[in-house]
Amino acid sequence: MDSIVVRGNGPLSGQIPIAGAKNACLALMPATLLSDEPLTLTNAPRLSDIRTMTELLASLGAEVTALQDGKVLATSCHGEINPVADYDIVRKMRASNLVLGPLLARLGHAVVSLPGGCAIGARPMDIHVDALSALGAEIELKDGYLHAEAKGGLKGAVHELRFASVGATENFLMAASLAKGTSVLKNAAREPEIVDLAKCLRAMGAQIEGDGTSEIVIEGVDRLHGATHPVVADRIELGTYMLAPAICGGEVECLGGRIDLIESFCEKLDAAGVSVEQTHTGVKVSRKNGRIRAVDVVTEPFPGFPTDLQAQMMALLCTAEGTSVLEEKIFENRFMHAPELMRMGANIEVHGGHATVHGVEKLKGAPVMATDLRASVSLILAGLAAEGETVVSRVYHLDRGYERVEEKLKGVGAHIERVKAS
Ligand SMILES: CC(=O)N[C@H]1[C@@H](OP(=O)(O)OP(=O)(O)OC[C@H]2O[C@@H](n3ccc(=O)[nH]c3=O)[C@H](O)[C@@H]2O)O[C@H](CO)[C@@H](O)[C@@H]1O
Ligand SMILES: C=C(OP(=O)(O)O)C(=O)O
Repeated sequence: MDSIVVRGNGPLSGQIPIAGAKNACLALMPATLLSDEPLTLTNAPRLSDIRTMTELLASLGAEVTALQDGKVLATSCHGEINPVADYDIVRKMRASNLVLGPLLARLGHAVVSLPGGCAIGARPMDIHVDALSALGAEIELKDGYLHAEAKGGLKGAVHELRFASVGATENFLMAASLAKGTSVLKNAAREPEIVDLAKCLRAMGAQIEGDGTSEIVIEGVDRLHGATHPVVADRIELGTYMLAPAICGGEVECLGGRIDLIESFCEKLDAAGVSVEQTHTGVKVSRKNGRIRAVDVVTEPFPGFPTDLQAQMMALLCTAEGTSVLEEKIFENRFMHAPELMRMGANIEVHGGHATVHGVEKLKGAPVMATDLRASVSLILAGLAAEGETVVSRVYHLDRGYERVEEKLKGVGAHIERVKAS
């Protein structure tokens, strides 16, 4: 397994290009199952999760061809469709569950393996099941698989999610786009990735209004056609790289970044003593004079502070002046980076869903282990702030969500190398 070696850094300077959003692209790719015409996605990120979704869609009978070095995905699904999403692929990635809604809508039935729990929490599927059942599907769990059937096709319905789940909103949107009649989804998730999916579905001929708000109205249509859609910028990759100059000092511009995608995060950076500016080409970040100040953070659904930036924010706050409290409200087990950061000299106490971070003057490099995607990158950021060398092992998690991380950070002057497994 590869590892990443980081050495404590001085100020950074330069530009980092921000890729298309992993979490948008993983929802857009299954939309190809909704039409027999080609769907082309531009600005796609080059990540192992995208390759896993490609593998899953191929197993269902769709074709996904990576063009222009993987930045463009030409997808199509005009032949016979296999309704079974097998455990061997689904278990690799939670987002595999996003084929359930499209398969049901196109075929009227689907058999999709449960993704299983993952390191950050149990992540059940009950909200997805309730949402698709509201559209008339009968769904039963047998031998670890969800067996779903909509006799006579899906029918539009009014449904309220018990929690604004991102994935359940995406499955409902795709399924309701081909259902008969009107659907209204209340307490819908409002994340930018939902808005991006709705934009793409509209380009394919779907009738959707209200995406980006808590109530989405979908008028079902008989068929969807092909389209070309650019994947929205990755707000989590953006936030991650914005933290690099916040930690090391200097000034970095994240090209293609949009502040409006992460306003709550930018407010916390401002309070911590980091300047953030939207430019014509991206987002410019520099550290104001003096030490980073402690801030409290609560993770919440959009537009709140994103859970996917909590670990990286903790890395910044480890060396802040004062005590910060981070409350994780989305996933029950998302502080696994804390003990690893403590190996580097951080002073953190975790009690249930709260982590109290007492800022220390300096972190010290150490061997640490990546436990999940965002935890991995938080250890790299902490390594940039530490004295000496940090070796982050198990970085395959990182490759799920960050393309060319070493190259991008090296480009602004960071001391970082990948050591390939022999
Ligand atoms: C591929 C993708 O887009 N992943 C993102 C998506 O995950 P994902 O779509 O899985 O996240 P959800 O919004 O569904 O999950 C939020 C919370 O709801 C719970 N839940 C969810 C569904 C369900 O049926 N039952 C249930 O209890 C989950 O366990 C979790 O505690 O949104 C999360 C929250 O912003 C992000 O952290 C993930 O990076
Ligand atoms: C939790 C994440 O992804 P996934 O939902 O694919 O596990 C993430 O992107 O931080």
